[in-house]
Amino acid sequence: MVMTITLNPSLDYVAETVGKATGSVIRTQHETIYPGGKGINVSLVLKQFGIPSKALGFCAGFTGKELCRLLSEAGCDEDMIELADGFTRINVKVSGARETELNGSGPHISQEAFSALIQKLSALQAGDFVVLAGSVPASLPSDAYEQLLSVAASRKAEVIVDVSGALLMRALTFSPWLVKPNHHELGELFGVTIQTREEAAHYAKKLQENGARNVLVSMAEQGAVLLTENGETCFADAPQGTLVNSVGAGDSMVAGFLAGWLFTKSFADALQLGICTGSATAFSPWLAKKESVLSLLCESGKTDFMNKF
Ligand SMILES: Nc1ncnc2c1ncn2[C@@H]1O[C@H](COP(=O)(O)OP(=O)(O)OP(=O)(O)O)[C@@H](O)[C@H]1O
Ligand SMILES: O=P(O)(O)OC[C@@]1(O)O[C@H](CO)[C@@H](O)[C@@H]1O
Repeated sequence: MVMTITLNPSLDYVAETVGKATGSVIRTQHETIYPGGKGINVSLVLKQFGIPSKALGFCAGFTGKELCRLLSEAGCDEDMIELADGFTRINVKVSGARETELNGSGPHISQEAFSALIQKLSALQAGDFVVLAGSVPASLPSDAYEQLLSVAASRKAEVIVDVSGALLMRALTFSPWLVKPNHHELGELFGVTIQTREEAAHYAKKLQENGARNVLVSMAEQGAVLLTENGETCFADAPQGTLVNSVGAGDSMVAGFLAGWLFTKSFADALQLGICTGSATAFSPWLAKKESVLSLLCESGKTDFMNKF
């Protein structure tokens, strides 16, 4: 089983604009509402590969109802805890000359609701995968991720953590199966600016020394670096294309990496599928569709495992 946990899901209101406008009315050319939140995005992309997952988290109000409706429409299994008050946040993404994001703070989550989420993790079994991704709402205890990680570890589940800063460093003590910082986040952890893949590999090694089993550093159009628990360091180029939307590229990469691993049990294949899935999202209006990932895989020439999915 794959479980994804999104503590602060969203409806993503994505609007296309032209030009840059500050301090004035911005008129949009087009707008769409998508189910959002990092763990949810991972579930949606896994679904593209035919991999079922259960999306856990919290929802509230009319926006929460719409979120669950959209997930169900996408064929995505969810088990959201419905909160009595507030509403699921609406995150505004404005594309145009430059992407701008306005992420809401989200509803208040009570201790009771958080305990109910922890309770749901008891369904995990050894070898299951849990993806923990996205920000922690202010109403939750600061060690919320650690509490979830501790339950996942006690169930012997494999954990993927996609968070940044102190949350990431603290998560390392639970020996997560995979962490996926981007190179900016990795650099910030060590007070440096990372520009090359070699520098990324150097600092990724430090995350391994602190407990991470596998470290995937995404570097946008520069590709990615993977350090595996087998001691390998792999570099992968990103496919070339026109950037349309970078929101969710990292989540898509996580989903593609996990899908590749589940299909082949090969880190090299997982990396290749992860890269192509991240880039397919970057080149699409929103999250990648399977067909666009396959077409990038074909272009990369590394198609030997394509018949496995
Ligand atoms: N401009 C781009 N061209 C090609 N591929 C890209 C581009 N931007 C992102 N990607 C793909 O997506 C992957 C993840 O991108 P990135 O490093 O920006 O992750 P991220 O910062 O976690 O993303 P985000 O937070 O925007 O979802 C990259 O490794 C690459 O495969
Ligand atoms: O506010 P957070 O939890 O850090 O990020 C939330 C979010 O920006 O992440 C996803 C893209 O990665 C979007 O679907 C969503 O709106």
